[in-house]
Amino acid sequence: MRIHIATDHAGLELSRRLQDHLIRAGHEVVDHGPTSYEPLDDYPAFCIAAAEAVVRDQAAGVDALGVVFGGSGNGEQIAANKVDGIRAALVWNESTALLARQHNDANVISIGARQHPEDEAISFIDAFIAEPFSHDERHVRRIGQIAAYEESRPTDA
Ligand SMILES: O=C(CO)[C@H](O)[C@H](O)COP(=O)(O)O
Repeated sequence: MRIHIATDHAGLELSRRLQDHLIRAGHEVVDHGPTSYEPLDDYPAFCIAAAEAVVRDQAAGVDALGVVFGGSGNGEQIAANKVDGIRAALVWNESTALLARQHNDANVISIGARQHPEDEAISFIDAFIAEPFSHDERHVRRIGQIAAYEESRPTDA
């Protein structure tokens, strides 16, 4: 699978370790930054770039997911969810990782890198990537309602 990754200074160490881990597991990793440690860098542009790439890939039929993380994962989730077509879930244990895929068909996982030991954060990401969407009718219906809202919004002219 192709995995788009983005973080900020708070997640850079985890990002490096995660990228090695995912590549060793056979995934194709696309790093949307940052590439070096800058304590005053800002997560939105990195996370939005990753989220846009996930939408682009999925629209083209490419098997792709996104992983964004920072200190808490909150802002990274918010930024990713501004991109139409993104369903980014803030994950904080194995259950929320699995439910994000089973119930929400989340295409981006957000994690607080300062909230978990690295091994734990990586285990949540592994669980998220491996878990399929259930395709249960009620979940399809609810996701469809979110998409319908997105599509009903007036576009900026
Ligand atoms: O998690 C984040 C946003 O939700 C950021 O990583 C966090 O706010 C960065 O904090 P600081 O600039 O104090 O290192």
